[in-house]
Amino acid sequence: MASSPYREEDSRVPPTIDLSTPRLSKFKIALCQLSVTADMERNIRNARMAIVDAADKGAKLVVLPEIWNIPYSNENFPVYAEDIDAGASPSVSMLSEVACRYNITVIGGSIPERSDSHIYNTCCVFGSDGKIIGKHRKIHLFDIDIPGKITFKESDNLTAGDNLTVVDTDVGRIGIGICFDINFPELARLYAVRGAHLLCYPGAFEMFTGSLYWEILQRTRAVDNQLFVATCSPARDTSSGYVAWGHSTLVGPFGEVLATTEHEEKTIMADIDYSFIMERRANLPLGTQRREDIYQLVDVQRG
Ligand SMILES: NC(=O)CCC(=O)C(=O)O
Repeated sequence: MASSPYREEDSRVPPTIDLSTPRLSKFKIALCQLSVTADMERNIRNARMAIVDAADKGAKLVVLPEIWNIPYSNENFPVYAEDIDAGASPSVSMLSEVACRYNITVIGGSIPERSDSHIYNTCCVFGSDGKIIGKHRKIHLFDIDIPGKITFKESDNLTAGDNLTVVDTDVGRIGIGICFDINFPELARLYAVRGAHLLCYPGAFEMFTGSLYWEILQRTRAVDNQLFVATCSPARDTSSGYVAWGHSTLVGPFGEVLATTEHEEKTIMADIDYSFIMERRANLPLGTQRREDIYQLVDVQRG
């Protein structure tokens, strides 16, 4: 009989998920694919209306896009960056108020954040009491140069964050990435190992890479880690300097697209049931089949 490649002392437990901790393990999610204009106050009002509408329709988790309060551009980041820690952000105040009033969890997309002499691309997570319970500064800045297609360098104006962000909310343990962060499977894997049920990526993928692999990346992150993945993009504005692909999507733990849309402004509502994670991991136990005797991923910040 061939000997098993697994040794008793190996600790290749699957990334465990705990269905008893979240207040809700079955709930409605809303992905608000918003139009973004040059008028920041209008964008804040519009986002609030979309969130209220989603909450009225039963959403317990609402996700906004990357850079939803101003058009995404290197010129705009320093002009409109808000100091979140000083409590001087109208965008954050609105999100906090609406999360509390409607008793919902909000993944607040991202906004340019000023902190000391730095500007970050930052996503705040709001608990149902309106408090900020997580803050993710985009870890991987989007620097791309495909001549004739797209050239963009976030690092001209933005500073990269240094921390992984996994947040325990009423609607589960959620790992946060922002757009380009989705290109890095290691980040998603570490979130899964830390017990995330859902990965949320506010994103504004551009047209060329968006058409090629925005959906592939979402489905791959979900399949690799056997969990839910949600993305939320701004609506497409072809008159803007940076044109977003759109196609906000919810993917299930077998890589199945559960809900998606095209590129217009729209809120996608869908159901999440975390028991599917357990079912899929029982069907196909990638966790115990993993060969950590020949490869391993190190969570540097945890040791
Ligand atoms: N805003 C972004 O990070 C865009 C990422 C993107 O388009 C990609 O190809 O990656």
